[in-house]
Amino acid sequence: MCRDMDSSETSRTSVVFVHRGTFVHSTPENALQVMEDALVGVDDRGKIAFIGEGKELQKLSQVFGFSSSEVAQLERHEFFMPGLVDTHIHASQYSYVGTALDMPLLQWLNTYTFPVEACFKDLEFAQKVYTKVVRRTLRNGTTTACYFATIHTDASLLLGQIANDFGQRALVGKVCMDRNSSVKHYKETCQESEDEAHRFIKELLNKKYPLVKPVVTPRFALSCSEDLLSKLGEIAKNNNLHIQSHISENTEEVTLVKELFPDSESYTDVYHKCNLLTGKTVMAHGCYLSDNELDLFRETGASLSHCPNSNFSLCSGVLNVRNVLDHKVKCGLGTDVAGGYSSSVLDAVRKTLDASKVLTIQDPEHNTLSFEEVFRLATLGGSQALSLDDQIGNFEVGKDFDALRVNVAAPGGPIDLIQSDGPKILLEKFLNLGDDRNIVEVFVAGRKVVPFTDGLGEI
Ligand SMILES: O=c1[nH]c(=O)c2nc[nH]c2[nH]1
Ligand SMILES: [Zn+2]
Repeated sequence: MCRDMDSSETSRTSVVFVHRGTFVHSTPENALQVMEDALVGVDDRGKIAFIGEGKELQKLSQVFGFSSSEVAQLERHEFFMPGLVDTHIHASQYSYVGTALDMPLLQWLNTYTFPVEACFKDLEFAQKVYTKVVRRTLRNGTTTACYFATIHTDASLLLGQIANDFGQRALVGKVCMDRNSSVKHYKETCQESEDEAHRFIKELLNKKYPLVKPVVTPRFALSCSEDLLSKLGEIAKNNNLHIQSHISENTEEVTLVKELFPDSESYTDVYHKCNLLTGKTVMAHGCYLSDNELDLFRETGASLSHCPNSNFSLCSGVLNVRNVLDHKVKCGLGTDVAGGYSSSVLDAVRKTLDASKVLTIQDPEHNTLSFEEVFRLATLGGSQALSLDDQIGNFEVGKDFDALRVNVAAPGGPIDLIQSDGPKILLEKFLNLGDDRNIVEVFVAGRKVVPFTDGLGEI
């Protein structure tokens, strides 16, 4: 069952490496597909050139022009899986990750977040924090990250440069906000925000980074005037850009949005009226969205980023992901650093399963998510949420090779294997127990980005 490119494609590209062993991934139809003794070839553009079976080695080596001695064989407890997609992470908040989780959202923003984000005017500080967050997330297996930066254009551009330098696929957002009554110096006027959003987009696109794109980023409805929201909707539309923001995270926020936008039917309608809900929109949280609002998400093609660590840590709420999926709304996972205290998507996988089980405890009729379904959310689901599923998310011929080489039995790692387990059990163990010690190599668009080669050493 060899799948490969048609002959016109193959004549233009050459295969630069081939891996043989177990590959696991998701498809829209199958939450978990295991391919044992698979052969996967990657071409010089970093794209998957073919996927075949070990027994097809001879034929594939002739068609694609490689010798069998060039095939890298995975070890017994190793497998390849698609790279993890973090659909919502605040790069700037990495400076205080793991702390300051003792208040609800709005107080948390005023007390901790805004004062820290204001420091990113200082490019040296920005360089330090952004280098650490890109390295750490790559080390954790995040091949694609959708970042919030801060309101500072130059520091946000620096984040784009750092992601490019380390080879991470990234959507980078310069935060836009013209309302902030608590930390008065951490906001822009509507005009400044619009002008700087334009400058950010233009300068980032001019860099022509192959894997880094700008994302239009109104912080959330409470931080933006209607005027600014509309301007940002227009900018996104005119430039066909991604959009990210927050929605319906906490009850106090939802009440205030109702008061501030009395002419809107719902929180979702606030964004919809300003053309901010499109097929390239990802909204974080959505814990309190009504079924009608979820319908509007589906109709517009907008997606949700589920951030369970943050939802638990700030006592915000519990998103019913099953209901989101039943409404056919695209959904991925987000760490939401630093409302979430972990920068690892593996943690988001575990907290997603916990959140689903909490809902089952409350209502035994609730259809609990399986680990296979959550694996799909962390990979293919994330790529769909970011509208990148034509390029990444699973192992399909023609997609970029974004992948993790996982060794479940890595020496010094956190997993003890007692009996000989099949690939499905190995994946389950990795998702529940594994960490970066099990992630032996990370590839983005065919380039090996972990282990690092920047001379700064491992982390
Ligand atoms: O979890 C969150 N983190 C933030 O920084 C933020 N801003 C608005 N709403 C938010 N929610
Ligand atoms: Zn957030």
